Amino acid sequence: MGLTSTKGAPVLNDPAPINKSLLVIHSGLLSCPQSGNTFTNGGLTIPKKKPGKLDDVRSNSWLDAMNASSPPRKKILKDLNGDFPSEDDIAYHAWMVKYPSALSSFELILKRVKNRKIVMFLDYDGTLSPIVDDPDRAFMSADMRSAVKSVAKYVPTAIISGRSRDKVSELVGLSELYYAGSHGMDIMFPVTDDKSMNHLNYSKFTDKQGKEVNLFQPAHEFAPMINEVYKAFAKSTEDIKGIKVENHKFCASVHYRNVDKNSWPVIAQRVHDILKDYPRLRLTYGRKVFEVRPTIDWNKGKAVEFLLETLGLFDSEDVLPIFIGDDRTDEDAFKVLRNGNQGFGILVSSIPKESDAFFSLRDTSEVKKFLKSLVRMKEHEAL
Ligand SMILES: O=P(O)(O)OC[C@H]1O[C@H](O[C@H]2O[C@H](CO)[C@@H](O)[C@H](O)[C@H]2O)[C@H](O)[C@@H](O)[C@@H]1O
Repeated sequence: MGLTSTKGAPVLNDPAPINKSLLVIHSGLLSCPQSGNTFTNGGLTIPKKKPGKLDDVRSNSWLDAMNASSPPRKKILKDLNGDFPSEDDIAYHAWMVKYPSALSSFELILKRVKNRKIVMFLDYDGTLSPIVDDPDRAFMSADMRSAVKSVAKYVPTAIISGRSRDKVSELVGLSELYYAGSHGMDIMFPVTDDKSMNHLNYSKFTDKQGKEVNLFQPAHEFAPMINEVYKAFAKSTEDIKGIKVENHKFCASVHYRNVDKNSWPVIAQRVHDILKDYPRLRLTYGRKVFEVRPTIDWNKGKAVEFLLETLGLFDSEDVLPIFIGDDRTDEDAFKVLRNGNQGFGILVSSIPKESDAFFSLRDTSEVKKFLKSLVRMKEHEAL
């Protein structure tokens, strides 16, 4: 794949040679159908007006999206005397008819598993660790770590996160898992003999345990651009109290969770003004965070397909992939599983929301219970 430069910004100018076995995955790398709310190339479009006016972001619903970008972290409330369910509770239970609890549907899930090989895909923030104010302090509990470790003893297990691969593998701290960072744009997987992996998007790497692994980085050309835009965000928002900007190597995040709401329009405007010079980057929303990434057709769903393919488990009736996640970016993975009719997604949410997942879990503690139930089932099978 060639790289040319326009005003210092790398631009992809021809497609990657296609690895036939991964055709499904690679063929669309240069176009970009989007999921979620997007500000470039579809969905919400960044206005072509001159920057600098708050009207830009207001007229474009940026602020509405910022307000709606994370469910409240409150528990569902019971009526004051505890006897009657609240309206929220009633709405949640009605929603669960469409997205049944993966815990109470465990017997049904077991029936679908039968003799099939489960492959477990897990998101990190909001799934393995609760959402907290400081992204640097989003730790998973020792008990959750031990549940994930036990699952990985029985079934191939991968973490697919929006964070950088290094950061999420450090937070999880289990060497027996597969890791994909930057929303699936940085995938570590076992070394194979496949010669078609001799391409710029692939590289070999020796991990901390001295084991040789492969990396697949479909957006590798974008790393300098992401670094540049990360620095621009950090500089332009340094006067805003509570802001946090992260560089995940192939994507960058601007967190406004801890910023006074009165400053949100300013953040939106500054992010908007910087991004107008980067037409090859797009913006999506996470939970109280703007996420900026390359306009390549790659997401968590593609990462799921890629990992299944490289593990030799793609498109097989004997395989049952399960993806557990809580955020908009996880919907790409839910969709892949739903459309491929191969496995299913489990949405972690304490409030009703539309999803391509099949089942639901209320919070991280229910995720842990579900993982433990799977382990018990596997232990039982092993007897
Ligand atoms: O794909 P994920 O593993 O779910 O990562 C998505 C983003 O997660 C982190 O931000 C979110 O969690 C933080 C810690 O709980 C919270 O403070 C923040 O408001 C959330 O947006 C991470 O910091 C982001 O970079 C990830 O993109």
